[in-house]
Amino acid sequence: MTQTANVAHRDAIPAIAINQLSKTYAGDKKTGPKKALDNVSFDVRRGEIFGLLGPNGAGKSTLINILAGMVNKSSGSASIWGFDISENPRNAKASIGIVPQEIIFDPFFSPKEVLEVQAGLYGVPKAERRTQELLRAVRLEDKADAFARSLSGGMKRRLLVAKAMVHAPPILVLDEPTAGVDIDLRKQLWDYVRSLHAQGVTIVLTTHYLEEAEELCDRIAIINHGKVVALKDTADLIGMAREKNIVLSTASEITSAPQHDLFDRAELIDPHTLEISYNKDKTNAGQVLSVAREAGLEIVDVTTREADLEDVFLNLTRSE
Ligand SMILES: Nc1ncnc2c1ncn2[C@@H]1O[C@H](COP(=O)(O)OP(=O)(O)OP(=O)(O)O)[C@@H](O)[C@H]1O
Repeated sequence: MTQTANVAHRDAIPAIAINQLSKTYAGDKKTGPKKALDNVSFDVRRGEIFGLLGPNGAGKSTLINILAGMVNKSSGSASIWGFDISENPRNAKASIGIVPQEIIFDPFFSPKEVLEVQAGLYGVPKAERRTQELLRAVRLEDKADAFARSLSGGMKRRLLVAKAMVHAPPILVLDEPTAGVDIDLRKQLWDYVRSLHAQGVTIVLTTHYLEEAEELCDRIAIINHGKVVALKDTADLIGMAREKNIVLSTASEITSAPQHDLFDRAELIDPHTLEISYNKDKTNAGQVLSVAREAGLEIVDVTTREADLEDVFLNLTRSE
């Protein structure tokens, strides 16, 4: 086989392949068993930024902890960079870096020591360690020798990202990395994640910041009650929001909001401004405007609001 064919073959293998994965926690006498993942299947492609979204308790952490080798699956399979997590756990683990939700450091270790110890755990030879480079990348160079307990919350988060990258894995998973991180630090963190992505690292992130997922991710899976309820390109997923809104400005005062079967809702924002919500599967903006004109409104301006991920998310998870 030629080298090119080899590369093509390797590229065809997804970064992460999850196949009919289920997890039931035994629970205790009071709560009984809890099904946290129910037959979940999807692939994460190499080189993409993949978002995993879901409400609290949906099963996101369970999924990540199974990939990290910290929770045992009940059934199904998963492979990381082509390595099955059960059959080849060492290689699977070496292919992934996980930034956990919880910040736990030995308070008396310095950032430099944290990275050196982690590199040791992963068997990275001294000559290949990138401690200084990683500290620079997460802007902790000047804190290299400080006690970890003296770092701010944002600095600790960045140190966690550096720690996940000591063995230079091709996949980085971030479990709600920006919870409690202020806007500036969040931006710095994402800049670093973007630069890793530009270097070819596959990124998986879970987040509650929907607009962040919308901005960063190529594809998004929505998980609810242990099931994947949607998996689409970000733009397509946003298109799934059924509800659309039109805001009309009128020349004369509106006394009451007109009602019509085609409208989900019509509300007066002020005497000259009316907001109409409609289901885009049922009607379109043109029809809505015609109905408004027939009701006697003298429309002088129209604005529409594109659905954001929050709308999609609410629509998909509300009824469950
Ligand atoms: N060790 C455990 N024993 C019993 N039930 C558990 C255990 N860990 C998680 N669960 C339950 O499994 C379900 C999924 O939890 P999980 O932490 O995976 O959700 P999540 O989507 O990550 O939520 P969050 O956003 O709050 O982290 C929840 O109902 C949770 O209570």
